[in-house]
Amino acid sequence: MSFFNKLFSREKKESLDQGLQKTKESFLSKIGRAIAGKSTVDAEVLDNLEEALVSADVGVDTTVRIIERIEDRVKRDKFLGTSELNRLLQEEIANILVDAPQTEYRDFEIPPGKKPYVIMVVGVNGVGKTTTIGKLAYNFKKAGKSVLLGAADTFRAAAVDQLTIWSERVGVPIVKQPMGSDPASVAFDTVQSGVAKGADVIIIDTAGRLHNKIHLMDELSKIKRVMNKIIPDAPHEVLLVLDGSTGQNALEQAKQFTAATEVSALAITKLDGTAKGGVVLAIANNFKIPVKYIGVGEKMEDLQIFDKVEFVDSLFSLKN
Ligand SMILES: Nc1nc2c(ncn2[C@@H]2O[C@H](COP(=O)(O)OP(=O)(O)OP(=O)(O)O)[C@@H](O)[C@H]2O)c(=O)[nH]1
Repeated sequence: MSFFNKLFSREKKESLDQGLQKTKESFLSKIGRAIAGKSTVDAEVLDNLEEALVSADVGVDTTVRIIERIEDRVKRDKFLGTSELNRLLQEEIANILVDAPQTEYRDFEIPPGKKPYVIMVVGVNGVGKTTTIGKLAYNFKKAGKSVLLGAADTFRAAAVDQLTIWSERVGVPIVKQPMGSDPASVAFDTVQSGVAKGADVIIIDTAGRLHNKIHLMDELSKIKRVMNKIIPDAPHEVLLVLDGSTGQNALEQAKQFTAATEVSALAITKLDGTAKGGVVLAIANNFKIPVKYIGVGEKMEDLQIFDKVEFVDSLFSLKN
């Protein structure tokens, strides 16, 4: 590993550790309370642990799977001290995440033969969609890629304005039309311009909201249809942005969106401001769609490619 790669991965770890601080403190203290005053893992400890995991937003399904695995270990090993429980829990969380899908393309690379790589971004109001697009643009640019943004969320003037601010902040061009224009027309213009410019990555903001399932499906399929006139397999990625600080609501939103439209990757934002980061485990464990990015702050540097091993490690490493 080169010096710069090492430096980068240390920075990434620090930022993840810091971003997950609230979740970690709450998660580990709940586990601590679950085993307080006990020397062995008995049925009561398991009950308390189950409660602790559910209340840390790990989700019922995921919690049940974790507890079952710990129960098996307790049966197998006969005696298990509570001091081993943290390590055991970390192992079992990591084990159930082994099957969770993970993206193939790491570190803001684009798959070969997919230039321009078209990302369509969907999500309800306020989840951090625009911020995530800005952060993505920053990271792709930093990785040496040329980026073009498309402001196809034309329903609110503020959405276009905010994306314009991000395009200026990051220093990447943007394609936009007046508010109320046809989103599909903006998407078409953006893809056309991206191809003409030889852009590596095109990121399209959509008003892909969930107020009306039919409307959402129609709008997104229209955008897709017009893009396909220029690039037959675009969009290469449909990224659903979820607000991690809403805990189980984020899980619910992911269920609804994935039922309504074809989503290929997930971004979970605002993990820094919340103790509900356990929801990442529930989402990673519940969907066939990979969690690709996590947001751990408001700045453009605060987006990370999700790595399940690093995430679980960080969750159990509390800073003094
Ligand atoms: N702390 C923190 N704040 C975030 C993160 N991502 C986004 N935000 C904040 O969340 C708020 C909403 O973000 P936007 O990007 O405007 O959300 P949006 O989904 O585009 O919302 P609309 O523009 O209303 O559609 C802003 O104040 C962002 O700074 C994150 O990872 N951490």
